[in-house]
Amino acid sequence: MEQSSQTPRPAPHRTCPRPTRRPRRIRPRPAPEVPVTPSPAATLSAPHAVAAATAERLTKSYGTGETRVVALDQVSVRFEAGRFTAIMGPSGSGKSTLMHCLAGLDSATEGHAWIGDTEITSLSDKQLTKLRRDRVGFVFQAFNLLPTLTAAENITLPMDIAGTKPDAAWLNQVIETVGLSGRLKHRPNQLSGGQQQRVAVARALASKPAIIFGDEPTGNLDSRAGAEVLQFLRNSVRELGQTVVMVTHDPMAAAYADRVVFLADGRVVDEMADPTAERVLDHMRRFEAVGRTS
Ligand SMILES: Nc1ncnc2c1ncn2[C@@H]1O[C@H](COP(=O)(O)OP(=O)(O)OP(=O)(O)O)[C@@H](O)[C@H]1O
Repeated sequence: MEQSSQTPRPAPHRTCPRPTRRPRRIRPRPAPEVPVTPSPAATLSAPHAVAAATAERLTKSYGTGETRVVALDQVSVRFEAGRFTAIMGPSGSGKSTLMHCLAGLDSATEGHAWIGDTEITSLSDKQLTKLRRDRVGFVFQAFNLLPTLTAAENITLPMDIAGTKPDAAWLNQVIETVGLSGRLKHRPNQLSGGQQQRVAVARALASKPAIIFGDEPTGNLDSRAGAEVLQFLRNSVRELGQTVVMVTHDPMAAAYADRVVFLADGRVVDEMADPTAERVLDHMRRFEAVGRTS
């Protein structure tokens, strides 16, 4: 590397005393202290990273008395901005409930959830609707595209409904990233399942949301189409700086993520950084073995 020819600038010489300033009032930021007790989630997360979504002692129960089911039991976890996280765990462990409570699709019984710095557990229904529209993208197992609209129209539909204009440069970048440039005029029935899900991914990305939640986004796809969609989600994180949180049962899908958070019985029980399919599978096998013996 070339050395700079510039000489270092000397420190400014003060000739007069510094004027006395009123001390600046530092307003406490209502940022969540998460997790309150150090958990595996805290130890693997970069300490300085910005959280795109946070849960603090989030509890969700259904029913009362003998029929009460605790779907989430004091879950504290943070999802950093610009990262791809998979949520895994056995059926009924609370994956979808956690995602729904974090995305403002369902309300928690106790505890707190944030999208960025906004505490969503204290918002009204109207405020939640606006937050979901403006700051959250969703990709579900079913593609949920409107059959009468073209791919391009489906992608911009949420923004058209909201009356906002898409950022053209961003939209082009999204469409290129998900590889849809040649398919924009096609209607859903003229597209393969994988292409339809890529339209759904582009639709989720179009408004530059703070975070995208995916609930088994490749659950309805064959392995090749699933791999394509996962690669596009991966690219959206790497190339567009998006944040993605995805619920999956599939170790191959989880391997596309930067981190896997494992749930069991409504609690975060472990996590893994830089997962590979083999390590995730191994972890699941060991976990099942422990579950059988306990
Ligand atoms: N609306 C509801 N009413 C009653 N119980 C519910 C409701 N929704 C979820 N549950 C229960 O909460 C628990 C967690 O459910 P959740 O759907 O979050 O699990 P999951 O890990 O996503 O499961 P799966 O992998 O099978 O989709 C389960 O015991 C489930 O039966």
